[in-house]
Amino acid sequence: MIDQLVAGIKKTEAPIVVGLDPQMKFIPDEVKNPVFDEMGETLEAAGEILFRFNKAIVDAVCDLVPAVKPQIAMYERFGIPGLAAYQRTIDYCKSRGLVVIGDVKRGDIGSTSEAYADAHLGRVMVGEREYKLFDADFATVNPYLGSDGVVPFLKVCDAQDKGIFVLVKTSNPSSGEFQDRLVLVRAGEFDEDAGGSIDTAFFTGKKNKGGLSLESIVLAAGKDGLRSYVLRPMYEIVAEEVARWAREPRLMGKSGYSEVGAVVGATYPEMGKVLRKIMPHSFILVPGYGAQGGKGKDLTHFFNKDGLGAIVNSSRGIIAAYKQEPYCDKYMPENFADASRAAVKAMRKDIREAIG
Ligand SMILES: O=C(O)c1cc(=O)[nH]c(=O)n1[C@@H]1O[C@H](COP(=O)(O)O)[C@@H](O)[C@H]1O
Repeated sequence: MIDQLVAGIKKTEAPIVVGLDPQMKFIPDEVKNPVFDEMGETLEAAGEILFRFNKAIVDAVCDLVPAVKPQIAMYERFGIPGLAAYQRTIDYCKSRGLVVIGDVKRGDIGSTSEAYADAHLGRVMVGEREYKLFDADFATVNPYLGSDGVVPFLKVCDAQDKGIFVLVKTSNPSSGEFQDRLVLVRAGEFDEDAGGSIDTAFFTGKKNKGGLSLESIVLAAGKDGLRSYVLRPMYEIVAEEVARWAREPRLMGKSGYSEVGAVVGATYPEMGKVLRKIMPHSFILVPGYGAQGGKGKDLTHFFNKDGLGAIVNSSRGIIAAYKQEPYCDKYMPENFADASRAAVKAMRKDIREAIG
């Protein structure tokens, strides 16, 4: 699937994914009222409204971009009719030739992750009958539970020709609370061919009030001495694990990119620069452009020299463009999809100017 994404980016010359995160407050009355008249103020109407809004945007931008990213939470909040709209959105986007990244951020113990992977990328059997439900091309995966929460997704990616984007450094303001925590690890240059160099030091000493005692750290460093250990942020350790999963030959595309990608926020460009190097074969999904403050100039280091390697998401900045500057003066609410098209074109120009 990664090769299909790369081909789409080359064809459109737009490393852009349009985030389909519909919220009722973004949806014009021109879309909502006819559905309410027909179906009443019901959850089913809400699902229908989300789908009609998405469809109009998809029809307006599908020749400009290679991919879309529906965020499941925006649908799930309307219960089963909302999830039906999520499924319809995926199916419709695929019918328009778009690659679909299901933003589901799943990850759990092994057996549960297996079920999530089946639901969002795989298939389920009911007796002899096979169903593909939320049949996205990629899913976002939360690695916090460790590798046994990710491996079931890798297996499904291999079997079904799908891909994942693993959260490495997220775009939100408090992402550093856990992700930037420093961890003592064995020092040494990261050597991709040798399978990485991370070897977390285990602390065996007692903790004092303020944290670990110096003696316990020295004990952990063992005979190598403290100098052979360095402090590294947690997100780099996750990135090195992503690089290891990505190197699996069965998951490597013909393009040289792996089915195993990473999520790194546009709001942390310096970290993006380091992470680009740690994960040479992973595509980076870069959210945080637009509504969260990320700009074209922040994106340069997320791309490889070949101009590939990253795909930038914007959700509110595109789907709600008609409500924002500079589009709100030019577009009436009923022309929201035209405003989204204009916003995609402006984003493409901004990114292309930044990455040359
Ligand atoms: O995995 C994601 O897509 C994601 C990761 C991250 O670090 N930050 C982030 O904003 N996202 C998602 O990207 C979208 C960003 O939306 P906008 O801020 O409206 O462009 C939302 O669907 C978020 O859930």
